[in-house]
Amino acid sequence: MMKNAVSCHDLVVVRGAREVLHGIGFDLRAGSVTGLLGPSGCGKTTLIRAIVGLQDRVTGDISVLGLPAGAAELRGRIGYVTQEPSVYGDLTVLENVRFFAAVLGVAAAEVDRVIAAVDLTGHADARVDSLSGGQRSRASLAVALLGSPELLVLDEPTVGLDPVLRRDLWALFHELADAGSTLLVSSHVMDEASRCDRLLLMRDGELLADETPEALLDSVGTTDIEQAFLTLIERKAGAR
Ligand SMILES: Nc1ncnc2c1ncn2[C@@H]1O[C@H](COP(=O)(O)OP(=O)(O)OP(=O)(O)O)[C@@H](O)[C@H]1O
Repeated sequence: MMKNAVSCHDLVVVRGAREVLHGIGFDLRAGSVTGLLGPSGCGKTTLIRAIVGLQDRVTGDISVLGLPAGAAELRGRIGYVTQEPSVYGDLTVLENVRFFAAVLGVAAAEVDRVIAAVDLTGHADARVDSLSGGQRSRASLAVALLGSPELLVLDEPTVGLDPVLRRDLWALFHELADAGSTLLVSSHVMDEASRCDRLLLMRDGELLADETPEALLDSVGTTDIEQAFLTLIERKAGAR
C-alpha cells in the first residue's frame, strides 16, 4: 500500500502580483485525517487548489496518489469540496446525487449510501435551495463521496454547522480514513485540531507546524491549540 497519498516539496504559488505560498513541504500519510489550520487568508484554499490541480502558477513538486498533481488519471480518484456549494439549487438532493453519479459512471446503489453518510436521507427530496447552508454543504460532500475517492480534500466543511453535526461529520471523516481514504480538511476553527490525526498549521503562506496534535501541544507545553499557535508565531518572530 502507498505510504503517502500526497507529497509536496518547495511549493511556491503566485496569485496576482503576490507570492502567497512560500516554499511549503509536507506529506499526507495514506488513510489519515490531516487538518489544515490557519487564519483567513493564510493560503489554505490556494494550497488545496494546488493539490487538486486547479491552481495556476505553481512551482515545486506535488505528487498525488503517486502521480503529478493535476494528472488526468487522478480524475475520479479525488473528491474535492469547495467552500461554495457545488450542487444545483433547483434540483433535490436525490436528483443532484443521481445526476453526478451518472456523470461519474458510479453505480446507482451508491446514491442512497452517500446521502445516508452525510445524514441527509430525511431531506433527499428537498430542493437544495430550500436547505440550510450546512445542509447544502453536506449535499456537496455527498457528491464528493461518490465512487469512494482515495483522496478527499474538504475546504472548511464544518463552517456554520452546529456542534452535533460537526461531531458527526468528524466521525464520518475518521470512518472514511479507517476504510483507506486520505482526508485533508481545512478549518480556521482551532478547536477542530484535536479531531485530526495530524495537523498542518499555516500562517502567511508558510507552514508553522506539521505534527500530531499531541506532539504539537507537548512541544509548546500547553493544552490549548490556539495558545500553541500563538507560541509558534512568537517563536518564529523571535527567530527572525
Ligand atoms: N484570485 C486571486 N488573485 C490574487 N490573490 C488572491 C486570489 N485569491 C486569493 N488571493 C490571495 O491569496 C492569499 C491566500 O488566499 P486563500 O484563499 O488561499 O486563503 P485561505 O487561507 O483559504 O482563506 P479563508 O480561510 O478566508 O478561505 C490571500 O492573501 C488572498 O488575498
